[in-house]
Amino acid sequence: MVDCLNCFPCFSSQKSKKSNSKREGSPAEDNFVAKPPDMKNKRPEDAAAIDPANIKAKHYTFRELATATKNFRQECLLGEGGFGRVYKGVIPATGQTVAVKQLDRNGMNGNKEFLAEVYTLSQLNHENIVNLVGYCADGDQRLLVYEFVQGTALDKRLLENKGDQPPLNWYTRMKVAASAARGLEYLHDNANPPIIFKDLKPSDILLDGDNNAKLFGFGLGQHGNDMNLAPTRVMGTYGYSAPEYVRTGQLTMKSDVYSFGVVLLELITGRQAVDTTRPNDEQNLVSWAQPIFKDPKRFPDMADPNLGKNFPEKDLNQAVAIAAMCLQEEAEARPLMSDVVTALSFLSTVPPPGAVPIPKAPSVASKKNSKGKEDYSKSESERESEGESESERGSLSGSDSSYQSESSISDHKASTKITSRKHSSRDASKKHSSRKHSTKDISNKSTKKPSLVEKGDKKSSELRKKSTKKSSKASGHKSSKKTSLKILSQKSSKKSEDESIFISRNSSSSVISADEILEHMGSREYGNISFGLISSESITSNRSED
Ligand SMILES: Nc1ncnc2c1ncn2[C@@H]1O[C@H](COP(=O)(O)OP(=O)(O)OP(=O)(O)O)[C@@H](O)[C@H]1O
Repeated sequence: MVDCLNCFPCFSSQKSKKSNSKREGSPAEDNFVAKPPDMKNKRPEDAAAIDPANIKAKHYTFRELATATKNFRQECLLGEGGFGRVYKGVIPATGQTVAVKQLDRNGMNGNKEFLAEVYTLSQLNHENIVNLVGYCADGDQRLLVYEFVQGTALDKRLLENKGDQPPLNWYTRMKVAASAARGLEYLHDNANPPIIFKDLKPSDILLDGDNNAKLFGFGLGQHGNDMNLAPTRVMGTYGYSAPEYVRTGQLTMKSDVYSFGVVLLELITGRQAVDTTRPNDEQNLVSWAQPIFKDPKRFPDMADPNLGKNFPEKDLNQAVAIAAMCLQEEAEARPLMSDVVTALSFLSTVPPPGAVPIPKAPSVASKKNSKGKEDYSKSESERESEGESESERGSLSGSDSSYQSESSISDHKASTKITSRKHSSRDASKKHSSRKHSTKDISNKSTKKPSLVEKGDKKSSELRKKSTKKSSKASGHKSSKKTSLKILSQKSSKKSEDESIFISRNSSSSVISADEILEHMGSREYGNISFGLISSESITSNRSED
């Protein structure tokens, strides 16, 4: 287990100003003193040792930020969160537009802890998080300066859409999910020490003009600078917090995976995590969804009516399956964000314009696997007998033309379909390079060597390039040539490279299929849900092929 970033201990704000007032924190929870977080990845820099000269983010004077925000004028106010107000500003010297968060002064303890957190946050840089660009620690003023994101928060776009924009289409929703997952994965796998978002919800996800998600609001919220200090209060948001966090106050990366699962479910269903306007048994989204997870025939009923059935049913089944895995009661049984990213990257790939429409795939039948667990997937032979190919993944439950029109009313213009696929490939390559980073990080803790990963990555990226060019020709065509993409297993940090799991995939596909990822997740025995498609023999034979 990793520790979390005990951020901004100097601010004991209780996030009380949050407008939706959905905070958990019953008196019982308030009194709860959680177990101390694991100390394994103790913050490398002691707060006392932070030299402002080592902080990458720029130091601004209060005067500079006051000028930038027109003296924190109301017209510049972007919003108010639990830790203070956020203003839009323009840095006079550079003309850069920024978002300035003026932290509440309640409970401020001092400068060192603030600088330590700024130091950690300023090391981060990723396209799917809102990056910190500067800070101010003048007198008793503490301000954080972020890149400004022109766009809308996901809660507003998805759940409070006033009808002035068309509803988000299926692929855009998957793109939002995949990019948010990438941001979270970055915080988990690349930040040092790993950062637990703690309280992910749609209002923490900003969508830029291309509907790329950017996470913000992390790095704030726990008391106690010393990692030995326990969080004193559960501060999650009702409907999004993992059950173990509510019970014990213990935060892990798996609590983030749970919150992400709720967000994914919101994207699929268009329902809010908590909606008191619905009948009693539908007010809590996860409680409403849990029984449906066990009955895949009902998955299509979960889809947001605003989607108008314009989604590939198979993709919907897979997206629901991913959400179900993220939402498992047992934290250990939830997948890693890196696996979620891989699966969602596939689902967010818009099929090429020439893709042949394939008749609606039959619903996935529920069955029990060998362990007597629910198995939502079809066996390989079933799939083959149904003639499924990689290209079918992109087919919609309706006709191709319905996809076209759906796409054209949406923020995806027709011409962006191919670009989007390219983007996806590019994202996937980035993903792989970031995976390399992860591997490197992991290798510090284990005997893992990166060579085979790199080999696999090279192969995959060549294949992706070929497949992008050939995508329209390749649809429906199955190559017998197999390659392998190595997915770092959850246990890989403990195992040697030879024991890592390889998953076979068709060389004509540009990315590994979500089924395969689900299978991979299932192969790791993620809790009560199994999505087995590939036999253990096929995994073994592909290991030997490589
Ligand atoms: N970098 C940014 N670019 C553009 N808008 C931003 C940026 N950061 C924050 N905002 C806007 O400011 C509002 C307030 O942000 P803040 O982080 O304080 O709120 P929050 O996430 O709603 O609260 P909290 O996470 O503390 O409960 C957000 O709803 C968002 O619309």
